[in-house]
Amino acid sequence: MSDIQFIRNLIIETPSVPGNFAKVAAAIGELKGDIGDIQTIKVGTLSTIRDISIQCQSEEHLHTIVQAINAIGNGIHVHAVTDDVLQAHEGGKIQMKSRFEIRSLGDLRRAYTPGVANVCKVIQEDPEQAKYFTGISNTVAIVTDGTAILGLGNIGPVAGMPVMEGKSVLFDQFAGISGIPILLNTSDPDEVVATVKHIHQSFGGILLEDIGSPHCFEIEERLKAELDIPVMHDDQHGTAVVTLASVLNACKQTDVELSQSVVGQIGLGAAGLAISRMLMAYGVKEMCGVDRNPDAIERMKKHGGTILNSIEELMETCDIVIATTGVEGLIKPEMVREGQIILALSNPNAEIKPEVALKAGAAYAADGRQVNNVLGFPGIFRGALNAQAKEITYPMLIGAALAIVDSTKPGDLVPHPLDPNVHANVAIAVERIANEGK
Ligand SMILES: NC(=O)c1ccc[n+]([C@@H]2O[C@H](COP(=O)([O-])OP(=O)(O)OC[C@H]3O[C@@H](n4cnc5c(N)ncnc54)[C@H](O)[C@@H]3O)[C@@H](O)[C@H]2O)c1
Ligand SMILES: O=C(O)C[C@H](O)C(=O)O
Ligand SMILES: [Mg+2]
Repeated sequence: MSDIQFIRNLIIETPSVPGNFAKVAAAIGELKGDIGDIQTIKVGTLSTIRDISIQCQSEEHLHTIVQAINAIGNGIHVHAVTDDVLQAHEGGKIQMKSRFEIRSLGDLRRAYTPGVANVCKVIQEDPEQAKYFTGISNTVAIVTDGTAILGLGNIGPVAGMPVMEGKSVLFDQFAGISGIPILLNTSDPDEVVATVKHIHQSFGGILLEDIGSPHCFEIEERLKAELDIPVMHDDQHGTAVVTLASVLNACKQTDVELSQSVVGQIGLGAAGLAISRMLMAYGVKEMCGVDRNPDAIERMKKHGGTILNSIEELMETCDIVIATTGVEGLIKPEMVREGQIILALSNPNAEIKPEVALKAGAAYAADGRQVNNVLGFPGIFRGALNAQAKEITYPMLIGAALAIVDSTKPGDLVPHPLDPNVHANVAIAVERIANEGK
């Protein structure tokens, strides 16, 4: 049995009589299958065929749902189970496309040789011109060594490629940036730094993604110091930005004063330490943490956080709890304190499901699907590239978080990632702060 929630599509035939689809939906709902998109493939005189996407918890769960639908009878029948997500990945999600169409010999001479030689000479004489006559300044490398792919762990860079392609899709659609995945078969900081330094001239910025701790800290620090283009480890700072925004919004809605609250962070790896640091920088006075790794604990202490003895103690002590351990179900419902704000951010499965946390008494609860760094990194890089910033600074990150807060509709915890305003607002804020800092 897989413990990862997964999506499957059911191709279902029902007699073309009103009410039959309702029976199918009820059967799925009773078994707690989560219906997504519904597409009608064929409406015939006798029968209708629909393609229904459902999210299930396991193979067994899916099998039970299929059996329940087939048991309705009356000609209702599941024809096939398909994996729409896998199909969507056939051939990969991204490709390099030309922005210039070659329709004539003249076009060929403009785009390529002999015309291109003059552009090369222009750049040779003044390297700054590369910003205008190449795509470099709009291209970001998405660099991973595959050691902390989502919460799946060290599955290697190639297995992590679907995530990197996903980040590239988001860069393109939310910020108009070309994101190029770079898969590294080394995690050694010296080798990673040297490799990225050798290739960095192809890019306007470097997004480090799903690089595990502790090596992610040294890699990011060194690259930031040695390169004069923006470098950001998404799992640290992208996550911290979105978490700060979510915490501010949750506090607003529950009348909790952040500066007076005790905040607890479970898991002090890449995401958890950066979240703790950002909340302390924002004014949280009591920032507590737990981790099973003694080195992670030392790092938290070094940055001014308080270490608690156990998850139980943290859950008892803290008004606001954030978790980034990668461990599904780590927070048990009985640990939840009445009125707590709980952000369990591990993907693909949270430390506690929001509905379980709410039922156990939490005032506010969300998971990593909602509170996700997709709300941050596209706009952060758009703003940094627009400003031709040489680095991404803390004030730029805090500005991004406040822009997310300002873009949130009343009653929501964070904006919807498909709301184009949020990415534009983050970009504007980051660009403005970058320009002010020059
Ligand atoms: N929602 C988002 O936008 C977002 C962004 C980044 C990371 N994440 C999620 O956060 C999780 C961690 O990512 P990361 O990059 O920080 O990984 P990481 O490996 O750097 O950090 C995980 C930390 O959790 C600790 N930990 C693991 N099990 C624990 C336990 N039982 N008790 C206490 N501590 C424990 C580890 O010792 C480690 O320090 C992943 O599941 C990832 O999907 C979510
Ligand atoms: O990729 C995501 O969905 C968020 C984040 O970067 C993660 O590693 O979980
Ligand atoms: Mg990540």
